[in-house]
Amino acid sequence: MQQPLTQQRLRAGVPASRLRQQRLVVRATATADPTRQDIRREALARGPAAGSELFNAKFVPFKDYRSSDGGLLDVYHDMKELSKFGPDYWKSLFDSRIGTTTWPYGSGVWSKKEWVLPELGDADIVSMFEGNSNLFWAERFGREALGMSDLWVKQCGNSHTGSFKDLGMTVLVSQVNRIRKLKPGAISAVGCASTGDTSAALSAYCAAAGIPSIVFLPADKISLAQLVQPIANGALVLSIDTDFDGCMRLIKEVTAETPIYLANSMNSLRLEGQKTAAIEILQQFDWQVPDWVIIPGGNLGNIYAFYKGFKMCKDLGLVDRIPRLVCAQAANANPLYSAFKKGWEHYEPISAKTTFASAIQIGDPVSIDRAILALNDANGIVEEATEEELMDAAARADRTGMFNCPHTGVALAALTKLREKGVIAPSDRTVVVSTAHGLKFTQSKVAYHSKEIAGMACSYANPPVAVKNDIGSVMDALRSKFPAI
Ligand SMILES: Cc1ncc(COP(=O)(O)O)c(C=O)c1O
Ligand SMILES: N[C@@H](CCOP(=O)(O)O)C(=O)O
Repeated sequence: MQQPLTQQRLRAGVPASRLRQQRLVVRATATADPTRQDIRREALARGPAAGSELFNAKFVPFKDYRSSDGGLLDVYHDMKELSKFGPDYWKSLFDSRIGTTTWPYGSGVWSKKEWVLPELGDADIVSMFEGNSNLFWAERFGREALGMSDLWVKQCGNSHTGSFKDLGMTVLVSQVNRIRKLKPGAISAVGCASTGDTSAALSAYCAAAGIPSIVFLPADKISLAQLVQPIANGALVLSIDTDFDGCMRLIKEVTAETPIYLANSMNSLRLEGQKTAAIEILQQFDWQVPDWVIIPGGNLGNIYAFYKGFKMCKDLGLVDRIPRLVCAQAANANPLYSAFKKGWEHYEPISAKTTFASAIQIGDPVSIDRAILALNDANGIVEEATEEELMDAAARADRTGMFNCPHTGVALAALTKLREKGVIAPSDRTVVVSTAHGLKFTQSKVAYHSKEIAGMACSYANPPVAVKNDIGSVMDALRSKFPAI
């Protein structure tokens, strides 16, 4: 059914009872003295929860979307308190924590603790020192494939469970850890619906903290590497005969009725962690703002998280603008792209078709409203990629040393199209967000390089050459590739 955006049904959020559990409010008990400009000394003098009393964060209804049974929520930070410390203070504080092993600041997420979940005690944090992922200059791919001089890839998949989900899960599971200590019995387990990466992150962080986890997976729609992750980490794995959107509907129902806590990104705690990747990009560029950031989108929490991170840096004066955002969708799962093409006049959930970018095979994204807000405010655009475009883009970039997952392929294909259309200029500083490690998606790479995909030319396939066990055959094979040998 088509729904005008303005009259859109408010999406069911976390139930009111759960909201009370989640309430994060810690009132500022003292006013920081901005002249001292030393939050660490002040925090230390106040006790073990470093910095916690100085700042606070709380859940608020997401923008104007309210409903009596709880619409999407957002975490609101007390920007007035945070702004008492100037931009230089925050930059040097964050910079000083890079590479440390001091708990919990060795984490790229918790190195920004004051902007994430300030009042959480350090002892409650469940962290694998996630984040601080490499941002590398894709010099050869940019130059040869796109005629670009300033192309970068943020490797969010170089992480504990192989995707950016770790950034959000450390925050959510830490908060659950805290609630379970404060109110034993309030949360008996943590659950999610997943296309593979959220479930891997949830099960790992829960296992680290000794918290039971439950994952709802669409049967036969995730990669083997992803499936084995929650199994290995001891989660209760339900392989359900539906798609991701079906799993999402079921987990929402279950978590509304039971003391099982919802870990999907409609829970804003996740986005507080994920937004640190945006702050990290600015930090890695020495607080210079890139022109474009391209992010593959599925359930659409991450595009909003990036926007939030950039916006917070701008609002607190660390940078003077935010980059233009591109959300890249698979053409087989493109509800946001369709709404964008209609000038945001209508949004219609779809039944997503099978895509190699299986982690974004989502037809009814829970954060659709958040994504639209982010894109509007960031002068953003949405682009889509066909199966052939995304697989070719991933494979072509792999030829320059990367090892991309298909979702990163979607972002690279979107970039290619935007370059061809002249939207992104050759010298624009552009960051492609790589969301998962390619090693989680080897099945699709094997199919591509074996040229086994019906209707796809697999133009960059590089199949292995079978050679007999004799030197003549070996030399023939070498010379057919390198005639000069
Ligand atoms: C590898 C990968 N890339 C991109 C996404 C899209 O992120 P989001 O759902 O926040 O839009 C997901 C999950 O949905 C994912 O697992
Ligand atoms: N790709 C995701 C889909 C669920 O997204 P979430 O961010 O809302 O948890 C996954 O890996 O499960």
